[in-house]
Amino acid sequence: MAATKGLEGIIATESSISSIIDDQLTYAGYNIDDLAQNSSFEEVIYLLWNKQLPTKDELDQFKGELNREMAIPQSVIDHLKSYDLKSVHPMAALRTAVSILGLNDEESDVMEENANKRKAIRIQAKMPAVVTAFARIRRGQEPVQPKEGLSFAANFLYMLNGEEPKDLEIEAINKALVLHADHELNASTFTARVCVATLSDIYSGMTAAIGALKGPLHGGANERVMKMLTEIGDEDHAIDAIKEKLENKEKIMGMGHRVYQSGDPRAKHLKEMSRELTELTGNSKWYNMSVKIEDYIKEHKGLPANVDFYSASVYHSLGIDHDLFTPLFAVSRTSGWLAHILEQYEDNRLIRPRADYTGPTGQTYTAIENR
Ligand SMILES: CC(=O)SCCNC(=O)CCNC(=O)[C@H](O)C(C)(C)COP(=O)(O)OP(=O)(O)OC[C@H]1O[C@@H](n2cnc3c(N)ncnc32)[C@H](O)[C@@H]1OP(=O)(O)O
Ligand SMILES: O=C([O-])CC(=O)C(=O)O
Repeated sequence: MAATKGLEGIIATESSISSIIDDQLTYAGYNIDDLAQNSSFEEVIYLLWNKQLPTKDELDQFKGELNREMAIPQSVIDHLKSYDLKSVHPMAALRTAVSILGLNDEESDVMEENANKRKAIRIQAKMPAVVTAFARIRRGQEPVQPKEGLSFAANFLYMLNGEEPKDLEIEAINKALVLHADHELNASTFTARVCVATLSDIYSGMTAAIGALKGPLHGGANERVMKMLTEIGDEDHAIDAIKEKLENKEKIMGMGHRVYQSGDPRAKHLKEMSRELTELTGNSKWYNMSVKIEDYIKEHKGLPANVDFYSASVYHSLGIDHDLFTPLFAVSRTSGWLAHILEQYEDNRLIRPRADYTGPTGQTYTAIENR
């Protein structure tokens, strides 16, 4: 049997969480454009986990449940303080911290459906506190406790900066969280499903997914986009720098996608946000440079910008450290990972494909002293 490299085009599961059809992304049937325009991230988490939008009462109750579970145990904070965070990537710290959360959860290995739903709320709620605790400890500051009454997006910024964010900042983070929440069978989600399909626990699925998202061909691309923009430095050098990269067969981060042909429907929202925020901070050059690169790659390589491309200048404009871009992606994508993990448990079968063996055959064993 012939292998399909990278499993391109292979249908590996059924799912009713999100779909990409004709370059349109929907969460449980709702178009991403409507959700980005109108919904809170909490509403989207509820949608992904329940396949229906909440009523006002259901949403209030759900927000309350998330709010109550946001603080992280002291053991995670002590752990983060115990090593030199300057030399640690926050995605590596997040991967380990989520594993420690599992050690603190007495239901960690309880595989019953309601226990799994309770763990999903605990994990989702605690992700911002882990990422922001890391960021603050690295800056020599104490972690800030979540504030009751603030939205998920506002709490992320509040715990990061220690002060209540402005409405525009909350709006931007909320929209980014909505846009990154789920994306069918992307690499990290598939990783999570493969892991829990062995009937391993949710925390194992989460740490596996975080590891997959960290890579530069996936979620790690957003940090690399900003690195590229910073290295290029100004608009006038953008095209020459991109030409040189292409000549050297380097990939342009934030460009291209396995599934989308005409374009990633999330990118236009982030592009508009990038335009607004860079203008507001007096640093339009990041937006202008990004547009030049996008246009050039589209014209010369036929590749569209993906979700990671404009999120870079959005997060930069919000003052977020560049290596926190992917952890912020993980905070959002946790909602999708958990939805897929719960869906996998509902109708599980071990995921075990085959490999097309290309190595030698019929070898004769030689004793070690004769080799
Ligand atoms: C949230 C997300 O995960 S979105 C994706 C984030 N990742 C990135 O932005 C990294 C840059 N992009 C890429 O590496 C790719 O486009 C991927 C990984 C997203 C998709 O990859 P695949 O579908 O496997 O395409 P593949 O890597 O095989 O590329 C196909 C061709 O397009 C080229 N290509 C694809 N993306 C790029 C790019 N960003 N820059 C330059 N060339 C590219 C490849 O070099 C290859 O050319 P070739 O056939 O001449 O060798
Ligand atoms: O679907 C993919 O391959 C990658 C992606 O855009 C995402 O995970 O959001």
